[in-house]
Amino acid sequence: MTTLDPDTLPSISDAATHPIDITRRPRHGFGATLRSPIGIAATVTLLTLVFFAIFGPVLWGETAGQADLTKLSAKPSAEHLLGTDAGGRDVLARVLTATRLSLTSALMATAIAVSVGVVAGLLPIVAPRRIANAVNGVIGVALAFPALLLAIVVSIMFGAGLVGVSLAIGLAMAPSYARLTQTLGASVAGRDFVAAARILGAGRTRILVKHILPNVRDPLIVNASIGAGTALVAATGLSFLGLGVQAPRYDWGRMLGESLNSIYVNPAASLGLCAAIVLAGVTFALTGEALARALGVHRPSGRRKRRPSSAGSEGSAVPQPQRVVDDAVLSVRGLTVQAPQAEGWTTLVDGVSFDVGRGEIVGIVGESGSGKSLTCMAVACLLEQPLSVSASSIRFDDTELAVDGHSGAAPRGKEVAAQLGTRMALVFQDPSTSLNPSIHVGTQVAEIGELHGGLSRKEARRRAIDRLGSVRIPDPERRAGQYPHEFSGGMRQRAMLAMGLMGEPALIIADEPTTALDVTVQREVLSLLHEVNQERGTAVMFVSHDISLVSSFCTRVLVMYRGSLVEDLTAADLAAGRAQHPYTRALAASVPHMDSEPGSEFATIHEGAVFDDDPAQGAS
Ligand SMILES: Nc1ncnc2c1ncn2[C@@H]1O[C@H](COP(=O)(O)OP(=O)(O)OP(=O)(O)O)[C@@H](O)[C@H]1O
Repeated sequence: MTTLDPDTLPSISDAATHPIDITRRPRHGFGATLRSPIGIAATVTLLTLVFFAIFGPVLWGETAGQADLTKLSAKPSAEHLLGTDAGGRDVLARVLTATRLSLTSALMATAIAVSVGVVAGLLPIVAPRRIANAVNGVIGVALAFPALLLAIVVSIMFGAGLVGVSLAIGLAMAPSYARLTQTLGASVAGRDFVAAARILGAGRTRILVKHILPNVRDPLIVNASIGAGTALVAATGLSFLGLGVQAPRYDWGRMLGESLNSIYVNPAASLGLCAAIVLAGVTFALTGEALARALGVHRPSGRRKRRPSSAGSEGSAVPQPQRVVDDAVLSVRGLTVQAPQAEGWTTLVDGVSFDVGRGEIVGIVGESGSGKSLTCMAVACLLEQPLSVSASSIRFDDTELAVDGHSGAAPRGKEVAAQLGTRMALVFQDPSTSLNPSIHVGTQVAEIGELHGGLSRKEARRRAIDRLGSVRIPDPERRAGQYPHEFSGGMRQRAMLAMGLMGEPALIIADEPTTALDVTVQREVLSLLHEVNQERGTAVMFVSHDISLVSSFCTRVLVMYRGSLVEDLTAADLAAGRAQHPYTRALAASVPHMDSEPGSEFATIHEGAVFDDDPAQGAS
């Protein structure tokens, strides 16, 4: 029997761990995918493979069985395109005939792997804790065990043959599908709609069937499709070793093992078999890619949708803001953020232009979804593909951040990265997700000092403790050694601010920093921001839904509506009811007052009234 180094065999342990991000991307649908190049390639190759699997044994089975003892291991000829094997049989006919058995073992193995993996992966969600722990333990141990060895052991246990090899590979691949299912399931289980279902009293099984399974299904289908290619290669490997289908049946693996004996006499036979295996593998990969595209499951690929033309394209006039500030720390011109859709691009932020003066506190208000956060993230160069960010100019602290009219998280020079790291600080809305839960707060705060401040680890830690103290975190030395979960929400926000203060920030972007906090803590965070602004002259961009808070805390207010900046006015004008734009007036009028009649309805902004001539109609 041919011997083979197991290390050279394909790895089946990671069959289900292809780099699939479960984040949803736009679904292209099956129709559009079938018309795309990848859809066409997948369809053609898959149909070809299916044709040979179904009709191969019927059309070429007889020829494949006929032995010509005068032509043993013959080279390719017009009669035998890939030559003959050691028994004088036509290699091409046998390759085509073997398609059915080779694919059958790969598909059976994949079906076993996915079924066992999904059940094992989801069981811990519904089973009692002890069983769940036991299942998790078994999955962990199985994952740690070399998958190929597991497959060989299982195939010896079940005996050589089609069923044995399928079971062996299926069971060897199952742990990775179980882990994938667990990961996907856990990410769904943490979402708000599952929490809402729990609150409504839905049982575990119902949550599993109704909420979790439908959300993990598509990535699993895509993974299974690609994993089938790995199963095929693994089944071929086991057959090659003599553990797969037995004579008189044959598959590509067995044939490959036999052809090696005459590889110097007729190399075409081995090459033909390898080509068949590679083509089948590529077919599964293409099918997976096409399914990912159709179902909207993200698989990183080299090709990206062509970005829409930049805002800074030649000939277009530079858009001017409603108010130009002389000494601006931030000047944004024509900022546009777009997201890809199945058909074209949708504009989420539409040509926004504004200035933030040095030391100024500028508020951004607008209803949910108006583009406030995207504007801030774009300014901080934090938006990533597939979003497209373009701008004529984003000038921060005398550095141009828009390159060739485009901005975003594109790799940029070290200097610009250091500039952003030390001169711009960010405080996000949700204090529970802003800090890495597995790293001490002090280490996280200190990191920026080491990274961009050129400080040693010790110096950075000392400065981090100092900054934690300066944002009024009591006992900062002890607190620096704690994890984020040991901090309250307000303390986490202050730690974020301390992180920003490790450098000398010229601008703090605070995106709804107080929304998740109670009123008292809210006041503390605001007074801290105010203090930093007053003492260090740091400008603040303060995002909020709360128009009354913004008019009291900020000096100037930018009003956003459906991705556009509709008004730029002073906080004093806003507070005194001197807003010009109907939407701003409607927004101001929708704020409930203490002197409102008890029992009266809250004012709401209704769609059509926003651009009416009569501002009084804006709020009703
Ligand atoms: N990564 C993304 N891909 C596609 N669309 C997005 C993305 N991020 C945000 N959006 C959409 O862009 C619009 C603006 O989002 P943004 O988060 O800026 O709103 P917002 O004004 O900050 O709202 P909120 O006050 O609720 O946080 C929304 O319709 C949102 O659904």
